[in-house]
Amino acid sequence: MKISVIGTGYVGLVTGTCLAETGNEVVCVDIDKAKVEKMRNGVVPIYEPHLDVLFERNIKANRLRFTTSLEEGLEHGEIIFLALPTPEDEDGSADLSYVLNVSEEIGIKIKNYKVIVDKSTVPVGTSEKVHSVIAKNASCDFDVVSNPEFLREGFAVDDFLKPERIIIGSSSEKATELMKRLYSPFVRSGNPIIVMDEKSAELTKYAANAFLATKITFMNEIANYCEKVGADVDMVRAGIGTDSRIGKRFLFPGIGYGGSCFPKDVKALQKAGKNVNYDFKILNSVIEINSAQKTVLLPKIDNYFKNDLKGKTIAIWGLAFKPETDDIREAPSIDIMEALLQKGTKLQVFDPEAMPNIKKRFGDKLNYSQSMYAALEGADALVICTEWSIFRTPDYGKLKELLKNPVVFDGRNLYNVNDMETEGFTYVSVGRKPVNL
Ligand SMILES: NC(=O)c1ccc[n+]([C@@H]2O[C@H](COP(=O)([O-])OP(=O)(O)OC[C@H]3O[C@@H](n4cnc5c(N)ncnc54)[C@H](O)[C@@H]3O)[C@@H](O)[C@H]2O)c1
Ligand SMILES: O=c1ccn([C@@H]2O[C@H](COP(=O)(O)OP(=O)(O)O[C@H]3O[C@H](CO)[C@@H](O)[C@H](O)[C@H]3O)[C@@H](O)[C@H]2O)c(=O)[nH]1
Repeated sequence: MKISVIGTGYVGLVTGTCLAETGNEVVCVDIDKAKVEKMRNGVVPIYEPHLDVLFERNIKANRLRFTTSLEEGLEHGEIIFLALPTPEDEDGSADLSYVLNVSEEIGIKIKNYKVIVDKSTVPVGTSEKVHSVIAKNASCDFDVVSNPEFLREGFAVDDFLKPERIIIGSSSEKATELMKRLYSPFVRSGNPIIVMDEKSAELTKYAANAFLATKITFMNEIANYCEKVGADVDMVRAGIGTDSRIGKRFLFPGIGYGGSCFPKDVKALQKAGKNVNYDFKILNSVIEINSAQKTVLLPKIDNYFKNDLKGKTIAIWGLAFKPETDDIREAPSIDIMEALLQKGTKLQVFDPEAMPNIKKRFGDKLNYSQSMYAALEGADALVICTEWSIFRTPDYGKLKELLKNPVVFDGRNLYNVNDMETEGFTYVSVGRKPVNL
């Protein structure tokens, strides 16, 4: 099939590449000229595992190309995906300007029947808005479909190629059939394509993200309570996770959820509720708790240094909002580093992929280290913000040799508490007993 994808960020580029992988001819459109130039030169502009292989293969096979011209995209695709940003607006709602502006242009420029598919995360009623914005100018027939995306950064290619479900929100039989045909190669193992009305599809996306953010937040509260009463959150997690009604996933406590989705989507659903006089009390709490959780290590660090952090050097491992991505949007590391800088500390930071993005934000306020061990040299303590695999089994001897003091504040509970105690580290994590303090 001929497909166009408007917006080539984490979602658009993965969508375009994976659809090309199943034999479709895909044109990706982006307004960012430098990005398009990069992609035309065979460079993947983001870090996403396995994407480079598929990207290269499909460009070589002439199934994947890039342009800045919306006209070219509209001419090419019978299905047009919108994978545009829907960032948080000043009042917490989803900013729909990218989606609606492009929709307006589509209305002016389409010449024959198209299925316009919204893959951006948007509030209930957006499909209707997109439809009426296009209809203002369109001189031909078209359908608008809601097709929310559930991929996770770091696993985006895998999630797209093997989705647990595909959601299609559509009231057009013709469009639904085209979408089913497009997605059939991805659900051969029997996972469902669930067809519903557009509004329910739009809400399914927010409900999924809000539920997962709530699940994490609940565990963070349990972790904080564990610290008060001397229980171990890892044990509690194992205990409840084995109940299949609860499930093992998304129960990991830590320094809060970040990323380009959970924070903005939870707020957008909260705001959407307010707009119809519905107060999402549970979401109010989730937002408040998560905001505090991001800096839950700070008082512990402050206490250890007896409220005298000025002039201390702290090593930071992990800057991305989660492992296997270079994305730093709403990363808890940012909150921690800003607070530590305010207290007059020097920061030596390391992340396998996210350093260029952090550099754009912090500039020369941080010392960027070439390796995880280089970050430790002469530091008074280590703070771990992201659970990259390479941090999981460090050389404890080297840690002790390079750090001024063997002190680790672990925001992701990477290490066994007893091992750290035996190794002689002062080790403080989340929801577990601190040792050698
Ligand atoms: N990142 C994720 O993991 C993820 C997962 C599921 C859903 N979503 C949702 O998908 C949407 C896109 O998210 P993302 O993370 O891919 O965003 P992104 O910011 O990574 O990428 C958006 C892209 O759109 C381009 N763009 C902006 N205006 C444009 C225009 N007028 N014409 C063409 N291109 C334009 C930008 O240059 C950028 O390349 C959002 O609604 C998001 O909530 C994201
Ligand atoms: O047990 C857990 C799981 C995750 N997190 C944190 O939660 C955030 C989000 O993690 P994750 O969901 O893995 O990453 P995203 O790439 O943001 O993916 C989420 O957001 C996407 C955008 O909407 C959705 O498509 C995905 O289904 C949804 O998982 C990160 O800060 C994680 O550190 C925890 O603290 N504990």
